[in-house]
Amino acid sequence: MDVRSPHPAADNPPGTVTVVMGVAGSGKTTVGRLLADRLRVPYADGDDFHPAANVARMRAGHALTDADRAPWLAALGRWIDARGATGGVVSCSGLRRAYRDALRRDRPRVRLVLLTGDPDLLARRIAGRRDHFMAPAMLAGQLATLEPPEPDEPVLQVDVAPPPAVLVARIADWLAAPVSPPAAAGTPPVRPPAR
Ligand SMILES: Nc1ncnc2c1ncn2[C@@H]1O[C@H](COP(=O)(O)OP(=O)(O)OP(=O)(O)O)[C@@H](O)[C@H]1O
Ligand SMILES: O=C(O)[C@H](O)[C@@H](O)[C@H](O)[C@H](O)CO
Repeated sequence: MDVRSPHPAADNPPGTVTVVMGVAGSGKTTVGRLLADRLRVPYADGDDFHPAANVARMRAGHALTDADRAPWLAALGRWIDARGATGGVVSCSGLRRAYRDALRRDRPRVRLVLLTGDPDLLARRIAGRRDHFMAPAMLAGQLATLEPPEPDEPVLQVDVAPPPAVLVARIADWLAAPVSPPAAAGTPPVRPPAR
């Protein structure tokens, strides 16, 4: 049992919503649920926000287009906007920069985490899963669509090889640390001049 106390409110300001992103099988649902439990905030699964037509497309093995994803991202945004009092954790693949930008635009309390992993490991995890509409064959398309975060994007990237509890601890530590300005994210530290 995890007996650690929740993070102090000052470190995880009310209304903070963490978006757990990554391709199919990267562990968004698994990690997102555990993170929400640890932070004691509501969790929502991005899969549940798709219009029925999108689910039908994915079941049929077709990748979604930008147009397919637009209403889905809008619905996720509404969920985020309604979490002002409690904060929350939500999963969303967030494969392209434009989607990530749309999720955080005008939402300073949104924190983005991208789960990454070796494609063979992800394929094995998807193959081991039952009763999910994402067919294993769709992983290649998701990886092809994924635009890795650019240096100015404030995104924590986490390799998913370790067990979920380890990943959750890492993410919680990052959330508890002071937020650095987005422009500084990913840039190398400034070194003092050599004497
Ligand atoms: N860190 C981990 N270590 C071992 N197994 C994991 C880990 N994370 C997830 N899994 C397992 O991998 C499979 C895929 O995880 P999960 O369903 O959470 O991924 P997902 O990103 O939500 O997928 P999708 O986008 O297709 O819904 C599940 O069977 C889950 O139990
Ligand atoms: O194409 C996408 O953006 C993803 O497939 C998401 O739409 C899914 O909700 C999820 O990742 C499925 O497992």
